[in-house]
Amino acid sequence: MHTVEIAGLRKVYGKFHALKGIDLKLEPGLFGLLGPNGAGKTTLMQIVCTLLDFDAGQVLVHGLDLRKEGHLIRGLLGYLPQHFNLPTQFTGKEFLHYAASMKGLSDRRERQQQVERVLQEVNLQDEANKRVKGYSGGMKRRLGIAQALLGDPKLIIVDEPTAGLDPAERIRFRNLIARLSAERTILLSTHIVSDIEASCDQAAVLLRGELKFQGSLQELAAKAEGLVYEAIVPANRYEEIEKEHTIIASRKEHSDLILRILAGAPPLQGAELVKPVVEDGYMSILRGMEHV
Ligand SMILES: Nc1ncnc2c1ncn2[C@@H]1O[C@H](COP(=O)(O)OP(=O)(O)OP(=O)(O)O)[C@@H](O)[C@H]1O
Repeated sequence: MHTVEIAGLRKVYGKFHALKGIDLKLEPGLFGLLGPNGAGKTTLMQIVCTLLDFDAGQVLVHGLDLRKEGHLIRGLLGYLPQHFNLPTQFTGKEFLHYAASMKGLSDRRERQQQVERVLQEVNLQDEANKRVKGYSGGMKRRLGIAQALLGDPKLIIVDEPTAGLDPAERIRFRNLIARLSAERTILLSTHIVSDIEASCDQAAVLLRGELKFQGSLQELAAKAEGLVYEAIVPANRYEEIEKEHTIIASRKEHSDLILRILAGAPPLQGAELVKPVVEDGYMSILRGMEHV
């Protein structure tokens, strides 16, 4: 059975169609939901978390119908929203006890065990008795994940969790998510391909309320097969080339630039076709140039 099955999901805000008929199936492991700002990722996640109503379609979580059995579904999932405000005067442990009570863990001993377990899972034991206001961005995110893990949910939903983290914290957070996804389904939204690249089993690309892709990362990369060129050009030509072509990446080499360009035909003299990576596939979809 799929952890989540979404069929024909539509959401309208006033006259604005935020989700235009989404079909999506999630299996255990890490599922990366990619999409630029405004694509509809948060809307989709809030619906699956039972926090937002929808206009048409069906959502099943562990076989339960979200419309009829939302109250049961709530007990099966953990959610880390994009903007997660922590009470900064609390210590990490106090906050988790509070969050556990809110989740209905009324038995003191059980609550204690759960809090200790999730602190260990996110590796915050040594900081547990410090006030949250002294935590780094990465520690706050890990505490956010810890509260999502309370009750041992088999589905965890995390919305843009690496925004604002420094590179070291970002890597640490990615490793944590990869480890946790070994035993559960994690749905993670991001607009940064590298957030999911190392450990993602399946991915989808959402663009302006439409699902443009669902499959493995290899399949995502293949969307740009035959469309990615590399060219070596003098650094001062960048702006002129950028006006005419989609530059995906550039790196400097002495006084030259090595440009990675998305194009249907050789964009410059001497440009060589190269094997696409996941980022290329994602970019080709955003630009509407992908293989169908
Ligand atoms: N309550 C609302 N009322 C009206 N429009 C909304 C509302 N919430 C979201 N939208 C619009 O719906 C679209 C999708 O928003 P959503 O937050 O789901 O996208 P997103 O992919 O999560 O983007 P971001 O990464 O910027 O959060 C956006 O154009 C947004 O402006």
